[in-house]
Amino acid sequence: MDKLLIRGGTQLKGEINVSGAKNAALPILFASLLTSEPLDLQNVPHLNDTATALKLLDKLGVKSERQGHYKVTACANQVTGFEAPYDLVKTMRASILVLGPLVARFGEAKVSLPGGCAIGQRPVDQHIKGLTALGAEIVVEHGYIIAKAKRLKGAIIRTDMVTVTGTENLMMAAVLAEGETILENAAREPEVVDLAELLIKMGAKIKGHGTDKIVIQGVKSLSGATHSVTPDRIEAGSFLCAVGAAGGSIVLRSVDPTTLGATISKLQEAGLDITQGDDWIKASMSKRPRAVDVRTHEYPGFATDMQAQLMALNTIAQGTSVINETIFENRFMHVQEMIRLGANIDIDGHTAVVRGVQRLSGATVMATDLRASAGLVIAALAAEGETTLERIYHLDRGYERMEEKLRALGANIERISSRANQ
Ligand SMILES: CC(=O)N[C@H]1[C@@H](OP(=O)(O)OP(=O)(O)OC[C@H]2O[C@@H](n3ccc(=O)[nH]c3=O)[C@H](O)[C@@H]2O)O[C@H](CO)[C@@H](O)[C@@H]1O
Ligand SMILES: C=C(OP(=O)(O)O)C(=O)O
Repeated sequence: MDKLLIRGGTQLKGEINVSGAKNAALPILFASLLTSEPLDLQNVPHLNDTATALKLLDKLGVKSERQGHYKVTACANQVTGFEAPYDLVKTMRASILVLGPLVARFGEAKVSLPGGCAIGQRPVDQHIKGLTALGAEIVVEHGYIIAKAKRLKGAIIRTDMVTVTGTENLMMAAVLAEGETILENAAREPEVVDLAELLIKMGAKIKGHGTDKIVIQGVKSLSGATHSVTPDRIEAGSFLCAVGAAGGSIVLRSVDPTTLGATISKLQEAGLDITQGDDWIKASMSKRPRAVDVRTHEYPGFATDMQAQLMALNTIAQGTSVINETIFENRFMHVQEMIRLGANIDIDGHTAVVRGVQRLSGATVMATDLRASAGLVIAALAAEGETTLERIYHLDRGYERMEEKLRALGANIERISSRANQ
């Protein structure tokens, strides 16, 4: 298994491009199942998760091709399978997003239940509840969700909580349903909006995306389209936390600052000097950060996917911060590892109290999930001495060439490939 070796204490300086958003690229790739015509997609990040999505699509008979670095064409004109097997769903939960499109277009789908994961239980009951309301007959047996339907029928669906992939799955199902669907309590995340914009280009009739009430008039069929995936606000936010913790001055290009409001505001509170244009952000930090309290929330609140990275900044801040995780019940797995680097953190249920220390010191730590890994990289960049980060396959799921981008900013970081040791 690959590892990262990070020698901390170097300030970051320079410019990098932000990649396309993982959490937008995944539903958008699966939207290819909704039409027999090709989707031409740009700004699709090279990640293990996007590779898994293409593998799953291939298993279903969708032909795809990467052209150049970021362009993917996917064509579902000969779909031959309707099953997302356990081995793929367990490596990537977003595989559940084939459920809506398959039932809507082919009237049939069999998708493995994802099961729990490091950050929480993460059930998919709302996806099932919504599809049932649209008229699908669903049974859950032998670890699989098996759904069948003739043509789905529009309905009013109010999810019990705000769910991002739940909203996406139901929106993809409703675009081909007969009549009107109203999704209440819908997720407002920019990735949901990006998917809706692609679907509209394909001929879907959607209004209200970006609000908590999405109204969809079903159509009989959808066509191909060309679309560029929205920039990754979580990758951008992670690099902003990195410069906040390590110090220095960086410019992020190909980014959408309007999607980063809550993160930018917290980082300014921590002392970063941030300026922005239409598609760039400049961030500088020349002092020790100030501790900032944060409570994770659905968009436009502070993203749970940024919690570990902001915690890394708080570990070396002046003062004490209180971090409340409200979305996932077990998203503090990085705390024990940050403590190994010298952080002073106490957890009580969903709350972490971080007492800022003057310095962290490098150690061997283990990544436990995607954003925990990013948080540990940031803490290691700020630490004195050498940190080895193990199990970085989590990081490779969702960050494109993170170590290369950090090296371009002057960080002392290298990948130790397990292949080199064989
Ligand atoms: C691929 C993708 O886009 N992943 C993102 C998506 O995950 P994902 O879409 O899986 O997360 P949800 O928004 O669905 O989860 C929000 C909360 O609702 C609960 N829930 C959700 C669905 C359901 O049927 N039943 C239920 O109880 C979850 O356990 C969680 O506590 O949104 C999360 C919250 O912003 C992010 O952390 C993930 O990065
Ligand atoms: C939790 C995340 O992803 P996923 O929903 O794919 O597990 C994430 O992107 O931080």
